[in-house]
Amino acid sequence: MAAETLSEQILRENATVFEAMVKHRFVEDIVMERLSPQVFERYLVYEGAFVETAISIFAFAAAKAETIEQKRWLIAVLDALANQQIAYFERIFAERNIDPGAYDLNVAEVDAFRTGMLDIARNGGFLDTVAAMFAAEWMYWTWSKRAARSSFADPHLKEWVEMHADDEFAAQAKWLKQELDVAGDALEASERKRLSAIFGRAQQLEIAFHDAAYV
Ligand SMILES: Cc1ncc(C[n+]2csc(CCO)c2C)c(N)n1
Repeated sequence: MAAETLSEQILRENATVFEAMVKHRFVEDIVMERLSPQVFERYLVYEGAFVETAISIFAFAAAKAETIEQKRWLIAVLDALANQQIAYFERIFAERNIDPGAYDLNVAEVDAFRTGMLDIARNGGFLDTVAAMFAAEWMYWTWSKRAARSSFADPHLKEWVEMHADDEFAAQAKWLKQELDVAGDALEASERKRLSAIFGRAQQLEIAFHDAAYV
């Protein structure tokens, strides 16, 4: 039995890159109430496209999951992505008069994030996807809890931050953490290191993705 859970090991080994992401300029601009609407809107378009990719990522995870409990959980995640998250983007784009088609999605960092995360899900095992999405979700929950204490002039930004500080989103991030910890106890040190490196790579891709909204 490992003295340290797998998620503890992952968060320890990747503390520097995790801190860099939760203190990214995009996050600090939200906390300091100075995120420009242009940056937020460009981010929303990139982000809306990523949520569609997330459906494919979690669909790979649902296919590769071994137990019916895991499959049931992931089907609920897929339902929330398709019917709540996508609906958020449709409504926000309409209310802000954003035409996502007018934006160039062919941005190197946005494409690297999409293909990098999708390749992990397509080519890797179930736990590879869990490690990558743990990186994405634990990070969002962490900074959103802090940012939710700020005040917001923009109701759509407030709603976006509150969605990721919410108990329902926290439960999703904690589920990924728990899956890593339960499976991690039986894994070789080399396999734990490999999963930790996937977390680190996902965090690097996230940093570049959030940089891209500033061009
Ligand atoms: C760039 C980016 N990274 C992470 C998240 C966090 N997140 C919120 S919902 C979801 C998919 C399934 O739950 C993920 C990963 C995000 N929104 N955008």
